[in-house]
Amino acid sequence: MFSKLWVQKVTPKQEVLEGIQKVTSQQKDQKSKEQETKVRENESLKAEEKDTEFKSVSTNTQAMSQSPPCWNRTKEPKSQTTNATVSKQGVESSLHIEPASMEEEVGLHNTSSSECEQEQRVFLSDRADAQLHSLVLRVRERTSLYKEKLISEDGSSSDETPPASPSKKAPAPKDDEEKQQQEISHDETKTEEAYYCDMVCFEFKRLSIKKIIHKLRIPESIENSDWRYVLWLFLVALAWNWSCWFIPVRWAFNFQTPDTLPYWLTMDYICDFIYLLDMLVFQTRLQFIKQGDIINNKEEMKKYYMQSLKFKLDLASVIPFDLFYLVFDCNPLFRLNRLLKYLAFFEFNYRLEAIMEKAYIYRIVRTTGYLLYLLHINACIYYWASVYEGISSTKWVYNGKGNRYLRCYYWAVRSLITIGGISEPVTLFEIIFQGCNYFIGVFVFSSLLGQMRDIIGKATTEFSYYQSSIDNTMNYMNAYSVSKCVQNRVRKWYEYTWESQGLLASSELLENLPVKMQLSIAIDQNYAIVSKVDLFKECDKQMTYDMLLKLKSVVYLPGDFVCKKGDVGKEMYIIKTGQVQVLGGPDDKEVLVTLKAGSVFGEISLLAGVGGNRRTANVIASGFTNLFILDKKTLNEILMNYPDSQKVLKRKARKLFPVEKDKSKSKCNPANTSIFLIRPKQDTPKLFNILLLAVKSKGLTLLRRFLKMETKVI
Ligand SMILES: Nc1nc2c(ncn2[C@@H]2O[C@@H]3COP(=O)(O)O[C@H]3[C@H]2O)c(=O)[nH]1
Repeated sequence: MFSKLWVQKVTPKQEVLEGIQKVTSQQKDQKSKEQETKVRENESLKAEEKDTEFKSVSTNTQAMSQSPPCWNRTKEPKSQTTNATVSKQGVESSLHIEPASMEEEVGLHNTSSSECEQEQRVFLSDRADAQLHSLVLRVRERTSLYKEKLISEDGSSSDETPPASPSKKAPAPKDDEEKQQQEISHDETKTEEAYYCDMVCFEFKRLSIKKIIHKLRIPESIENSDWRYVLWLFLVALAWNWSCWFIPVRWAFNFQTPDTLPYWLTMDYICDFIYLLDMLVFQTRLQFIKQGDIINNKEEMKKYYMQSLKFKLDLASVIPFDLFYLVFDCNPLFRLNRLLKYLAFFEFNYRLEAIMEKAYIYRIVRTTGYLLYLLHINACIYYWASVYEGISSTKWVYNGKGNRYLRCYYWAVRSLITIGGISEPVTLFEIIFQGCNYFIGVFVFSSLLGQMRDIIGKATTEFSYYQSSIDNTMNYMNAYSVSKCVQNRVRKWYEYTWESQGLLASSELLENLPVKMQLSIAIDQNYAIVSKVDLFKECDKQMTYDMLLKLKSVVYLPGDFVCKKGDVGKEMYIIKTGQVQVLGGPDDKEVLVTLKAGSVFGEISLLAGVGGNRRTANVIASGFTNLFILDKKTLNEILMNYPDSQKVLKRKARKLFPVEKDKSKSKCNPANTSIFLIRPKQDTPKLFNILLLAVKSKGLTLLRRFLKMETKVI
């Protein structure tokens, strides 16, 4: 819109400028125009009239103000044609007629007496100047007025250069998105060109479908699990449910009266519109998987949908059989084909449950919905049967009292759930009807109820497992008379683990997953903690990933010993939550350091080889502490594949070990202390040396004989 108006803005400016130059030259040449004063006045008046038709003039005011005032009779060049034809005509006419009259004035000049001539010349020149000035002022006023209007309409205005057409200006698109945007902007221009109104500064915009889609930010290809798609499916499912619930009720109870028909039809056609949108916009953009690849190509997605059963059902569901309303009665059953879009409803359920945290709640709601719907349909059929037999004709049929729908629904509840208390069927029709009802009640209804029980049962499986685990453990401890103190600790462990994790054996659940998936989960859950550990910072990233897969999560209670000084180190630990205290000093009770989440400990006995793989300090959990455990065997297996990382870890473990701190204090037996990085080599026992010599000289036979002798002695 703006670009178009801008072109208009330029056109009159150029014309006026050209005109100004030409008329200026004419003014210089004028010698005998004094007699035309009256004619000029008349023409000026005409010009003013024409000027009122001057609708979309926008001009460069600066240029105008700098140019000498003059008239223009130059015709507008064809190349400057714009869409605003009428406004341009206005410009042309105003600019043509006035100069034409001017020329007439000039051309009809006759000589007279020199004095009179000079006076008239001066007079004419002044008058022409005054008129030109007034015209320039008016044009300037209008320009500023239109500028303001443009700014208020578009929110922005450019006074610099008129924008080129988007197709020329825009660079070649690099990807689909750019291409789409370019197409849309091109379409916008086209649309705006088409609907540009003759009235200056007024424009009727009609949004194209592409523009609407662009504004709604519907992507070119939609992922099935995208929440926006699930939201859309919700709308489609609502539309489907509308047909599901209301077609039978409108048909059986004849709720669709001429008075209410417009409301029913409005809702019906809103639902139809949703169906159509789903087919045209959403389903054709749905990604799919072909030979393991996710296909998001526009054409292929469309083709895939068109070839699917879904498309055929969707197409059948939108056939407008309700056009028969025009021929027959307004029977809602003509819209029964709308139910063929049932796949959308089931897809919605599936997608929603996939993204819901507590899907079982929705499952219960859905199953309850099925039960209610079954009752609803039964109520409708019962009413229809009653009308068929004649209301109140027998004891079994509806007696016509109270609210029709509610009474029939209540009857359906009693009949299907086999509560009993309903009148016995009399006629054959009634017996068949009631027989079917019992059958449905027993099989369908009871299976739905069973399904509900399963859903609730599954939802509480973990809690049941937790409860049975704790009960069994307590029973065991009671049976073996485990002390109350220990029992309490065990119970506390169960409770804390359940509260903090909501699961007892989370690692077991993941075992069935492929390694890749396990790794993804492990990275997501634990990489943030492990990556912060200084010890692993220079290590191979792949090694860290391997390690993540092998970590086991264990909960320690307050005061629990995680490591005991002198024990053989079999595991190293990373603190996930909580904190531990490293104890040392003469009586091993002094807190050397408190380690918090993200710290690692227990690595010295594993990596530095200090103290014969023995723990160099006591470590206790100072509160409830969740630790990742990595055992020595697994660590060695991992490190075998990463020799560089192994060197790094060993170097770091030695550095971390506080050699200096303890060195001064103890100069005793290296096995009992924690100060030596590399344990001093002990002398080979004498007996062993003799044996070795014997083996070397006489071979294995001698050794065997010696061993036999030893055994006999023993
Ligand atoms: N000996 C000692 N161990 C410490 C200290 N700070 C943290 N620790 C950790 O405590 C752990 C005890 O078991 P390890 O010897 O295997 O590894 C030890 C270290 O990881 C300290 O100051 N002295």
